[in-house]
Amino acid sequence: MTKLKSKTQPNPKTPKKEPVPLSELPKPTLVKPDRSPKGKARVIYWHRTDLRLTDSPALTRALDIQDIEYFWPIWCFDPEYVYRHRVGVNRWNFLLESMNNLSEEYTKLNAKQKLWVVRSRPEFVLRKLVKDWGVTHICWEKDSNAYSKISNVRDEKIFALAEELGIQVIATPGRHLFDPDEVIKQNKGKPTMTLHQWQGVTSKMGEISRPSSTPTSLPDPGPSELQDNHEEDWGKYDGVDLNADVRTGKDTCFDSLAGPSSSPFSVPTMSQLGFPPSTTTINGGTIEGHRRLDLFLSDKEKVAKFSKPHSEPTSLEPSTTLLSPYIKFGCIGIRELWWGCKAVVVEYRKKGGKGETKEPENMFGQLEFRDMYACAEAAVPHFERIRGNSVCKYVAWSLQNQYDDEGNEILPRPRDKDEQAEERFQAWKEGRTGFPWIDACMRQLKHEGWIHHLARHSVACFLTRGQCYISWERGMEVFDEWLIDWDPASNPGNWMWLSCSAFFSQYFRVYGLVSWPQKTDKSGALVRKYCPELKDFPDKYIYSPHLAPQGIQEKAKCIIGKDYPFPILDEHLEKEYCIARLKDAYHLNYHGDHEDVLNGTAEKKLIGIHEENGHTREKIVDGKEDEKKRKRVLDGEGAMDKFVKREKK
Ligand SMILES: Cc1cc2nc3c(=O)[nH]c(=O)nc-3n(C[C@H](O)[C@H](O)[C@H](O)COP(=O)(O)OP(=O)(O)OC[C@H]3O[C@@H](n4cnc5c(N)ncnc54)[C@H](O)[C@@H]3O)c2cc1C
Repeated sequence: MTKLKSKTQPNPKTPKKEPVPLSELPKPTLVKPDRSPKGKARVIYWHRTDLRLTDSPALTRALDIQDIEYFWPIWCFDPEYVYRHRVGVNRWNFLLESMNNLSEEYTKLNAKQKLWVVRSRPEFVLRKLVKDWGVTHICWEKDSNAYSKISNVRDEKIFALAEELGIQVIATPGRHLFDPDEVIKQNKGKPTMTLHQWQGVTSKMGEISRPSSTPTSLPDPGPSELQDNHEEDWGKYDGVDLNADVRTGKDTCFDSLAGPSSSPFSVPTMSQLGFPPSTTTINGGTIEGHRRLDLFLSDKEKVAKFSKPHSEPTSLEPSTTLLSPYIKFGCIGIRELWWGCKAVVVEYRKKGGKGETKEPENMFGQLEFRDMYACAEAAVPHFERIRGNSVCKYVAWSLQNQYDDEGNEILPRPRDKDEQAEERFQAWKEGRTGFPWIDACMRQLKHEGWIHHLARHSVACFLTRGQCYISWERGMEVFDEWLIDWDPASNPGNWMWLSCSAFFSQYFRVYGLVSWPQKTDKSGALVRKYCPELKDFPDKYIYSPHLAPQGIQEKAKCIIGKDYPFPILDEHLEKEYCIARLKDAYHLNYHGDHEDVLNGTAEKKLIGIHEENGHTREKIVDGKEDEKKRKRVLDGEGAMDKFVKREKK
């Protein structure tokens, strides 16, 4: 079984069939752009992370090309993405549903149209389509950083190939409020590390564009035959399969370039990809995305008074918009949401509405945060890891990525020598930490592919600086696999925020594992849903069942330590220990690009400082009076089954 790997670093130890360098590919018979008998344009529009027709500046621009003879909206089902990016079933399902929905939307505009799915790498597909269909133009929504991270295909590669093939490329930004490349340029090449900074730079860049118009008609597609449809090299992939343990069936998706002859160019199914059905209740698609958007915008007061910190992570129905999966896959346009909210707020004000919220907690602030992370990610090499990352503070976390002498990440990741940390990490991932709030959030995440922002805060804080002191790289990878809305900038960015590695530095502020969820729900509805073994506990113990007297456990038919785990650690003691070490790390103030981090000596140095300052587990526990507790923590047993406070019956 293959374990989780870095997305950007190929596994140096695993032989992998590298894509053939462009220079070594057989030269196709070049087709001149004016191959069309009438000198007209034959355009392919390459959908990637923009599965919509609305508010798409890139699609609008593509359709504005003069004298279009044929137009094919295409999707390259890229085996690099299917095999070399770790993705759970819920995200696969959402993607396929969104592709099917987009295809239907195209057919509504022109009965001959659909989303033409070609099952191969973009480089191969482009060559093939130029040769067989006489394509003269390729257009797409520009998002080079994010896209290259998920597929390993860099936009520059396609630009170079297009030049070689003599066709025209039109890449148009549209995924963010402002083009991250432009923002970085205005910010003198630097990343935006605070919202204030992002706002300062973009305030000089004019107004956010209005949503572009939705096409009302579409040119016909041209001929769609592909020669050598079964040519072996087109789609096959024989490297490591990072989704091996998600895939339960045989993958037949890449048997041919255009898919099964019964439904050529169709969207693959979950079973064609060898995946089992999804578990989520969140459905993909631009129609569903717009339904949710309209629903949100129809509640004027909710829009005007939206306040992220006051939303409820504990509620069974999402208390925020749940638009993130639709934004991630581009099922709705970001300007539709922005300007939709603006219009609502203006109307609310006009009608004398009160209590309007301000940035950053209102909806505009949320969308600006997303752009801020995108503008940081695009400017910072190795944003998704610690080593080499210039904005990430160095902390001697457990379970950090490991690198060989040449600086390549060692994959598959060897089991860490720190057994306790490994066990804590597995317990966190599997939702069996013995802290019901954390376990419910992690189980919801795996089942639904989405959890509330503040639930993400809770589990990320617990795993990293709050209690476990495990590298944010590990947590980020789990989110990467399970989140439907996974985003290559927002995910690492928020993990750095929560672990106080970048963007946020108040490491002494830690979420309580019992007190925090109690603020918004004393009855523990989310725990009762996702940890059903605890459902009959009284409210008083729902977030701390290990404190319940034996009689109550028996009545709830759940004996702690047998039917549900004891807490894996002492919340307050570990918090103290974490804060002490973070203080040292902040004092040392190394970042991921410091030479000691690069040459591997930083960890030893920082651990030496912890020892000098008495910031070791032994010393922290020494200060505690409870001898029994002291012994158990030092023995590294973690679980608090023997020393937890037990109330009398
Ligand atoms: C550890 C961690 C990892 C995260 N990983 C991701 C990720 O991979 N992809 C992702 O889209 N969001 C991520 N977030 C941010 C945030 O939790 C989600 O965007 C939000 O919960 C999505 O739910 P919503 O659509 O109901 O949000 P709403 O509150 O309704 O906000 C609307 C939109 O604003 C954007 N947004 C809001 N907050 C943030 C934020 N902090 N950072 C970036 N964008 C934001 C999202 O696009 C969101 O859909 C992460 C947060 C944490 C703490």
